[in-house]
Amino acid sequence: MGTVKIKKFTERLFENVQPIWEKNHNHPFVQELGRGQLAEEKFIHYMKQDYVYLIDYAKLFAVGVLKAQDLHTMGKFAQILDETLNVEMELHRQFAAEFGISRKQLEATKPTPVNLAYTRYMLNVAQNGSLAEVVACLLPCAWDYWEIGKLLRKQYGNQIQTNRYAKWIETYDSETFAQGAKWLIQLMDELAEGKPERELAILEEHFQMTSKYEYLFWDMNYYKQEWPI
Ligand SMILES: Cc1ncc(CN)c(N)n1
Repeated sequence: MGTVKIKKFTERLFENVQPIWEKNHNHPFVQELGRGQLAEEKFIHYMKQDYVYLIDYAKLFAVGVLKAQDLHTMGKFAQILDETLNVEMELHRQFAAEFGISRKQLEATKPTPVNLAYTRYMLNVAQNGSLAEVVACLLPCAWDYWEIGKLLRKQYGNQIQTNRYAKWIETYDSETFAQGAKWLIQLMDELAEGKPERELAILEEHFQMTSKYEYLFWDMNYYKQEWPI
């Protein structure tokens, strides 16, 4: 008798989210960044918006520490929180310095409507939802950036030496970033185990929603959207 392989919850999430992630991967912001051809002012817009995005995103890992049920999970959330503040945001600080933008200016960036809607969505779930819901919300941010890092290295790795955004690709294709994403994927599966379909559907809704916000975030930066009034 053959054995039946039970699909992991994250395999289902990955399969169903492909139409959205493909749009993210093919977005002109991502593709032009990969080729090193993205206009400087678009990248600066992104870097400033992303910096304040990450300040709020990092707080989700603090909520993870709060809602975790064991010391190992608490420690891993604390580690990813530290990496976000001191590795990922350091990338932004280094790029900002190259473009003559101070740390203070970065921090003072006012979030656009899309940025605010994305972070408020996640912070609302962090306040009112379970740990599984928090992980479902924050996972596309970690996982799809890792996918994009790998993809851009594969597509444009042969011209990375001359790409002014090479450090961006190297950060999201790095072992540190991969380890964080892999741990969150594994945690998502552990937290989803044994849950009824009704609850899994809510988790998937969060995952799809924040994946769509990822698309809006690329688009918002490509077109340098701000508040219209
Ligand atoms: C909007 C967004 N999404 C994801 C990541 C990767 N942490 C990011 N820096 N910014």
